[in-house]
Amino acid sequence: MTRMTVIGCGYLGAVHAACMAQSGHDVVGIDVDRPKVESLASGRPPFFEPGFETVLADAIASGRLRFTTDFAAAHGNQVHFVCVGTPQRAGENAADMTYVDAAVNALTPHLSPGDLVVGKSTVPVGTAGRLAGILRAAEPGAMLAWNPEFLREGFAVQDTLAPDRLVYGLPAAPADAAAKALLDEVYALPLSAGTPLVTTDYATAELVKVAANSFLATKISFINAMAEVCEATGADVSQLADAIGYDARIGRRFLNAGLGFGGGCLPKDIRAFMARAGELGADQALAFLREIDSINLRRRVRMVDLAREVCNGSIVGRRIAVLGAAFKPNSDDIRDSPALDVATQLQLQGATVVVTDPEAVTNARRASPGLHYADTAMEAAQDADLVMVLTEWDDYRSLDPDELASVVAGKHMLDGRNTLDPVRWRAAGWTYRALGRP
Ligand SMILES: NC(=O)c1ccc[n+]([C@@H]2O[C@H](COP(=O)([O-])OP(=O)(O)OC[C@H]3O[C@@H](n4cnc5c(N)ncnc54)[C@H](O)[C@@H]3O)[C@@H](O)[C@H]2O)c1
Ligand SMILES: O=c1ccn([C@@H]2O[C@H](COP(=O)(O)OP(=O)(O)O[C@H]3O[C@H](CO)[C@@H](O)[C@H](O)[C@H]3O)[C@@H](O)[C@H]2O)c(=O)[nH]1
Repeated sequence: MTRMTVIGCGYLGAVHAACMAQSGHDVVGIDVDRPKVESLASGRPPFFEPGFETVLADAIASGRLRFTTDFAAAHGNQVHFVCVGTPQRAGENAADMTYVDAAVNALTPHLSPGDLVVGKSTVPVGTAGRLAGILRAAEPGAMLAWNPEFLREGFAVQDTLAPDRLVYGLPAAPADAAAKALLDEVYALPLSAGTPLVTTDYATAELVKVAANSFLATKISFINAMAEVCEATGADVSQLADAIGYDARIGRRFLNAGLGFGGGCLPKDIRAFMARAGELGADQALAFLREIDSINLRRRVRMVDLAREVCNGSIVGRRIAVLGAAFKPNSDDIRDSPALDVATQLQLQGATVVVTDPEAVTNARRASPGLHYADTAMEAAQDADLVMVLTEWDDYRSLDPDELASVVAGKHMLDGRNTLDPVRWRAAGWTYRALGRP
C-alpha cells in the first residue's frame, strides 16, 4: 500500500484517484475547484464516465479515498501525481502550463525527502526537466518521474485498472532505482498481470504521449482524406476502411471516417506538439500535423455544406435536429466537440437547431446557450426538416426510422459518423447522406 496524492481531479485525476484506492492504496485527491471536491467527496461524479460512480463509491466506503482543496493533505504521502489540465493557450497553439506550474508550486512546501512527484498531465517535451529543477530547489531529497496517461474517455476505468502499457520517465541515477521501486509498488496490480513496461528518460516519456496522440489523429485524418476522395468519385469509405483494415499492418481501429476528432486531447495535443517542435527548431518534422488538423476541421465545414445541399441550397429558417453533443459517445465531455461545433455553425447560418445527447446536454447548454435543447431524439426531431447524427451513441444507432418518421417534417437523415445502416433508412423512405459514402 502506498500513501499518495492526486492533484487535479478532472476526467483523468478523479478516475486515477478512485482506481488507485480500489487497487489498495491510500489516496487523497486535491483540486482547487471546491464544488468538484465536494461532489467527489460525497460520491457524486462531477462528470459522466461509465463505471466511475461505482468505483468512486466503493473507494470512499473503503476509507482509502478522500478529497480536499487543502494542499497540506499531501504532507506525509510518498507519491504525488500531477493530473491538472494543460489546455490550448487562448489564440495560440501552445499548451497553457500555468495549472501545472501552480500545482507544483503549491505542492513543494509539503514535500519530504524521498517523496516522488509523478507527472501525468500531457506536457511539452522538456517540462519534466524544468520541473525537476524547481523541485530540487524546494526539497533536494524529492524525486520526479514522468508517467504519461493513455486512458480513453468512455473507457477510463478499465484503461486505468488494466492499461495496455506503462511508461516511466525516470530521473538520472542514482535516484532512478528508488523512483522505479515506488512506481512498481503503485502499479503492482497491472505489472503482476503482465502489463508491458517501458522505462526511459523524461524526454522520451513526454514524447511517447504526444507521438501516440499524433499517430491516432493522423490515422483518423488519413481515412477522412480518403473520404473526401470517395465523395469525389462515388466510392464508399466505410468499405474502403474495412478492406484496408484487414491488413494487420494497418488495422481497422481508428479508421472510422466522419466528422473527425475532437475532445480535450487530440486537437490541442497535436497543436501543442507543433508549437513545441517550432521552439526546438524541428517544426519541419511536424509540418504534416498542420495538414492533419486542416483535414479534420474541413470535415465540419463539409458537414454544414451537406446539410445545405440536403435542404435544397439553404438552411435559413430550416429546423434541424442534431443528435449528439459530446465529442464521442459514452462521455459528457463537450471540449472541442465536432457535433456542437457543427450545431453552432448551422444555427449561426440561419437554421433553428435542436440538440440532444444522452449525457452532455447540461454541459452543452452551459457552453452554447444559443442553441435549443431536447431530452430525447424523438423530441429533438419534432417537426425537423433534417435530422443529423453527429455523435455515434448506441441510442441513435438503434433508432427506428418509422418511429422517427412519424414526428419529422421531412425524412432527411445526415449521418455524420457513418454509424447508421443506409439500407434500413432508405428502405423506410428516408434520404440518407453521409460523409464519404454514396
Ligand atoms: N481526459 C483524458 O482522457 C486524458 C487522458 C490522458 C491524459 N490527459 C491529460 O491529463 C491532463 C488533465 O486532463 P483532464 O481531461 O483531466 O482535465 P480536466 O480539466 O477535466 O481536469 C483538470 C483538473 O485540474 C484542476 N486544477 C487546475 N489547476 C489546479 C491546481 N493548481 N491545483 C489543483 N487542481 C487544479 C481543475 O480544477 C480540474 O478539476 C491534461 O494534461 C490532459 O491532456 C487527459
Ligand atoms: O476512428 C475514429 C476514432 C475516433 N474518432 C474521433 O476521435 C476523437 C478522439 O477519440 P478517442 O481517442 O477515442 O478519445 P479520447 O478519450 O480523446 O482519447 C484520446 O486522447 C486521450 C488523452 O490524451 C488519450 O489518453 C487516448 O489514448 C486517446 O485515444 C473523438 O472525437 C472520436 O469521435 C474518429 O473520428 N474516428
